[in-house]
Amino acid sequence: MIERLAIIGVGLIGGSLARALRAAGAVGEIVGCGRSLGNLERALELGVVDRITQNPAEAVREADMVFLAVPLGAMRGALAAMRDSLRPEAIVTDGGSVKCSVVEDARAVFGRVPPRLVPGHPIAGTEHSGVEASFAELYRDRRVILTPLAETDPEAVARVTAMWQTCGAEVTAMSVAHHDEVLAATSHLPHMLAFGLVDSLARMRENDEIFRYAAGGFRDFTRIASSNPVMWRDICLANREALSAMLARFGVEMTDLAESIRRSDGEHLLEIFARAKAARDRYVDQARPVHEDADRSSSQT
Ligand SMILES: NC(=O)c1ccc[n+]([C@@H]2O[C@H](COP(=O)([O-])OP(=O)(O)OC[C@H]3O[C@@H](n4cnc5c(N)ncnc54)[C@H](O)[C@@H]3O)[C@@H](O)[C@H]2O)c1
Ligand SMILES: O=C(O)C(=O)C[C@]1(C(=O)O)C=C[C@@H](O)C=C1
Repeated sequence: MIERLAIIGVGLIGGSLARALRAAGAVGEIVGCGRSLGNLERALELGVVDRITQNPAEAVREADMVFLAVPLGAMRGALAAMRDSLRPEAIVTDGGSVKCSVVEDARAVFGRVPPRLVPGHPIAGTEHSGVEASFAELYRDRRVILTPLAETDPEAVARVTAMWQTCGAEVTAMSVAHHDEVLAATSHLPHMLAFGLVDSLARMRENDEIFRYAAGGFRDFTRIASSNPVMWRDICLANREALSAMLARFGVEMTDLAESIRRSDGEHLLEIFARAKAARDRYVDQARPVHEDADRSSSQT
């Protein structure tokens, strides 16, 4: 049970955590904090939070759990603003999509990574932002990755694990570097492909009308290009090294594909497509039903 939860950034991720914990009866008071007063007022109206403030220091003053869910570029400022108001026993955790930058931010602000700071990342989301987009089921049957350091207090890790399990998530742990490499491949690269594809097609003047003829394939592939540009700029900057390596590797694969098409190498194309289909079919088979439901509903919005 969390007595007082402070959520810094009451958007999709912060708002969904608040809703899920509330639905489970696992939290007392929830204090919402953020930059946009309009969004905070909406969070209050929706009953997602009990109290609002735009001042992180005030938000965390009495909190036993603090959840940071602002874009990665705002993490350091938020940590600095709350530093001197945190109760010694308060646990701080976050939902940022890249972990090395959050750890660096904590070191810069506190001089070390505080033992009661547990870096985390729910592998769940949608292309929508703001508290209006949040929902209590977002984390159900999804994974949450925690990336504790050697100095992280195991009791704090256990409490953050229990918090996410209460929301229906499966919690796993891995190193910061491994997390950032894996997510560069499975989340950040696909977003780059979707943003890059939509932008380049939109800028081809001769193709002005092509979106009119785009159907299911285009829609499925590009849903995530509707995601928040600020959040994705920050993810790219925070995971610059791992994502650059992944993009370079993918560029080689694309060149190979383009070359096979140019030289009419049907055999090689078939080999690539069959391998990809088998891998994707395996992935879909392993995905849980709730995962598929969430994909279906967000692709219909
Ligand atoms: N959207 C996803 O699919 C997803 C999934 C997992 C993790 N994340 C991570 O979670 C975090 C939040 O993402 P989101 O999708 O909830 O974004 P969001 O835009 O829905 O919410 C972010 C909130 O932070 C507030 N904010 C922005 N800058 C701020 C600042 N300087 N100080 C205080 N508040 C500020 C905004 O007003 C907004 O309410 C990001 O770090 C993101 O990388 C996102
Ligand atoms: O489903 C989506 O819309 C998402 O983009 C969610 C998604 C992803 O799967 O890549 C995006 C960023 C995260 O940090 C975690 C999850």
